[in-house]
Amino acid sequence: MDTTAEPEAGGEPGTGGEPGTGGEPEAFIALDGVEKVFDVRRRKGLLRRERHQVRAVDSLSFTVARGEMVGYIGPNGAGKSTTIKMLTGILTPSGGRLRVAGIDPSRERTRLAHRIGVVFGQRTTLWWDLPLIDSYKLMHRMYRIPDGRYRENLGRLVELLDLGDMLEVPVRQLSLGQRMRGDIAAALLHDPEVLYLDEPTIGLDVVSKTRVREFLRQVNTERSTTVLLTTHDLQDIEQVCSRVMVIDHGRLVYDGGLAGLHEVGESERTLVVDLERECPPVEVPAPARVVRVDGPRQWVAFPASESAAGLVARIAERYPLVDLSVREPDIEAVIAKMYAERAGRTPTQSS
Ligand SMILES: Nc1ncnc2c1ncn2[C@@H]1O[C@H](COP(=O)(O)OP(=O)(O)OP(=O)(O)O)[C@@H](O)[C@H]1O
Repeated sequence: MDTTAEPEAGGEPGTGGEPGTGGEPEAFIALDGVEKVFDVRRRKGLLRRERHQVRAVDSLSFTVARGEMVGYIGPNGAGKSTTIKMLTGILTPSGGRLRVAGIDPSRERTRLAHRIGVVFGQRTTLWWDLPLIDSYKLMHRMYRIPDGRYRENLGRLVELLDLGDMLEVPVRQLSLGQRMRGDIAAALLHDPEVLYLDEPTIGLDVVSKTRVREFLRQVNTERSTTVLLTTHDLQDIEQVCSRVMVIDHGRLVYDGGLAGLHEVGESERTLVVDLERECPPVEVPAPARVVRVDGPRQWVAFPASESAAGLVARIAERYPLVDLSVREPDIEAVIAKMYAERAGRTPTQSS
């Protein structure tokens, strides 16, 4: 796979943002040639161990303006978590320059902690055996949130995330969706300026996913919170982010709008139609086409950058339509097509 490719010129990368006080840079998050190399020891035979290096992040440069909502996606092992860990100060870059709100995260991790919120979908930051409210009380003290602000923020988050009935329940008894809402509230109690979310909708049902996405949009509108969202669910990006960055093998390979990503990857969505009875393949205008027929159900692939509305109207007009749904492409498929497309355009380029 070609890892030497430059980022696609998609939408405008975030370079603006309001200059803050105290000499803050214009870009709220700024990475310049950031690298992270891990030294790994591998067992070779019974006694011998071999050292080798894993370049998890490689010459990564981007900026995010205050108030932007950016999707950060890529295949497994691409370097997303490593980037987030460097942005929070958990990991120190091996090279390059990284700043969040003008702060070097690994040098001033505690100072930065007051300005950022982090949600890991697969792990909780809440105290497992304590009622939810006790975790919030502990965070109130840990972050030294002024009493008035704590009460105001807690009241607002309880209302917006509908946490009222859960506050006295031990965290281990909460459902995944409830726990996730509890975690998101915990990350926002201290009014962070930036929120890092790592797979915040993983394992949630459709209703809970919608609720989380709506909430994120609302927080961004009300507080201009900058959001960096890592996910494998393209709908998270579609419904929350105006910009998406794709990372692969530690390098930025795309930075722009989601529609542009679909165009670059030539990805397709699938319209699944249920007809009243078995019919011959429905006639649809190219490039849409029927890719599968199973009794009265048919699958119609169409470019992800186009709306399904015209296609639906056409099928409904001519066929006995009973039900329909639209399936999104997954991120791995979009990225795989993006590479295939890139390889096709530049056949002489080698990695
Ligand atoms: N502590 C570590 N020591 C050694 N190698 C590591 C370490 N952390 C990550 N890596 C390696 O760095 C690369 C990037 O990992 P990272 O977890 O950042 O990927 P990711 O994009 O978050 O993947 P996923 O979607 O699977 O979570 C992988 O090859 C991984 O094995």
